[in-house]
Amino acid sequence: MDILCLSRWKMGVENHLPRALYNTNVKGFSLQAINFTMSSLEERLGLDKLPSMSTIDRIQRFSSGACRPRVDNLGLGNYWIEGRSCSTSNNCNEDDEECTAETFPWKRQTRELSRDDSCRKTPTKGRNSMKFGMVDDSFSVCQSSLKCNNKDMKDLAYKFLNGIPRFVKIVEVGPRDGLQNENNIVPTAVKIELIHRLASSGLSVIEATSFVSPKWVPQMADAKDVMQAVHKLGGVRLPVLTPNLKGFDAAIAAGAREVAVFASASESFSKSNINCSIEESLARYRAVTDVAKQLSIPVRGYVSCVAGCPVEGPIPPSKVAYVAKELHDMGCFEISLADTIGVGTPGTVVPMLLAVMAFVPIEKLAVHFHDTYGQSLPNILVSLQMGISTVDSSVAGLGGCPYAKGASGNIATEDVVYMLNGLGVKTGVDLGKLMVAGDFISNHLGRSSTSKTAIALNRVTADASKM
Ligand SMILES: CC(C)(COP(=O)([O-])OP(=O)([O-])OC[C@H]1O[C@@H](n2cnc3c(N)ncnc32)[C@H](O)[C@@H]1OP(=O)([O-])[O-])[C@@H](O)C(=O)NCCC(=O)NCCSC(=O)C[C@@](C)(O)CC(=O)[O-]
Repeated sequence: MDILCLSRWKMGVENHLPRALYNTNVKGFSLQAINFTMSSLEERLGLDKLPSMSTIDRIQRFSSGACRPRVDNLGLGNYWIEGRSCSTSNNCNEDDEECTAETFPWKRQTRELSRDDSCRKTPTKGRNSMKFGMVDDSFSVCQSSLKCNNKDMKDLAYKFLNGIPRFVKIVEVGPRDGLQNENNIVPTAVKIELIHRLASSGLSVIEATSFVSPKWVPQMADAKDVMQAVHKLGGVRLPVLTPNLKGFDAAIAAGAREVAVFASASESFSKSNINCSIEESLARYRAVTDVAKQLSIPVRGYVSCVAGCPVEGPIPPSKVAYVAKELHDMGCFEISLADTIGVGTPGTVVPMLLAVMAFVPIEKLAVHFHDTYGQSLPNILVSLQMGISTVDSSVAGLGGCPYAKGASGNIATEDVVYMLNGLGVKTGVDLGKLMVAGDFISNHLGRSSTSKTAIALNRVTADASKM
């Protein structure tokens, strides 16, 4: 990254950090954290191979000592920001002013809101619009009682909404991540029906299954049957997990046309999940991506434990950046950053994303949050504000990793769609049909959905039917 590009990166990121973060002075944060961790990890992780660590050093000058986080707390949600007393008059905000005129390289993906647009009227969607979280005129920030011509109000709306993409691609991981952790084997026919229902809700990417060792994950032992039954579904991409060439070959033979490899930013988790070190896994994945390239099969890459590991605790952003960069360099078209145990908060997710964005273009990044601490939606929101436009989620909030004890399911797709509807962001997903798919699998599993949206809307419907 050259200096000009770096400067644009810094300006752009700052422009896209929400005002709330400036006010808590997160802005100077990560760069010191990144630098700190880089030096201690460079040798062991081969970070000397990264493009110019001095880049990170240069970024550090933007970091204000008064505003940095405590590095020792980075990663497990208990993230106290030093210098909270930093007020609007401190140098963080001076930098903010200085940066607002700069062009953000990834901005073309975002809504390019003009200051006047920020108060535009959102089209009314009819009687059900609020029911499904849509922005409704009566609740719009532009309602007359809030004085649409008030400049401060417009500026505020602009600052919060400007970075958010107009369209978000949702990667539905329920049939794989959602079901892999179930104690009772879910019948193949139920998995197939679930995939059909999800596809009919408008989801364009559904992770269908995984070609892993059935000894390690018995729930996915029917991967071949599932894939053979759904691979001809039209209008939807159906990636599958492949931990090695054996899995890749089996997936292709069963009709898969897109695969995903899954590495970890935590050495301990890599060992417990796929029985090898980070470096060994990357070597395996290079073999997979090499063959995939020859067959024109797109490969997605996951990085697990981006905010914390069940064994190692906080994971430094530099480690995440390293693994993400390696996956990107070997040809993964998209890198999904996974908070496997759901410990991240916006305070830790932003520094992690900044570290990764220094090496992987933002349009190639996705976020994947487990909702253990209820932080997924705020984490997704800040990710969107930083320009990310691909979000993984799981219908009915199913899920958890068999090798990350205590981790809860992914953020529910229904909740993500509800929030995005409310932000006026398009997803192509019909929330009503999605809820039908969620009800279907929840009924089969004999338990309630963990989606707050599904619970609330089902209650509203039930109450309405009594009237
Ligand atoms: C990677 C291995 C295979 C290494 O497992 P290993 O035991 O080291 O492998 P091995 O090469 O020694 O082989 C052992 C046996 O597995 C077989 N084998 C070997 N490979 C395959 C394969 N692809 N498909 C089917 N069978 C396979 C192989 O043939 C052999 O069979 P045996 O001779 O004993 O009968 C194993 O550790 C494994 O399958 N791990 C997968 C674990 C897993 O699926 N975890 C959950 C998904 S990751 C996740 O959830 C995180 C994510 C993506 O959602 C993001 C996040 O939230 O963090």
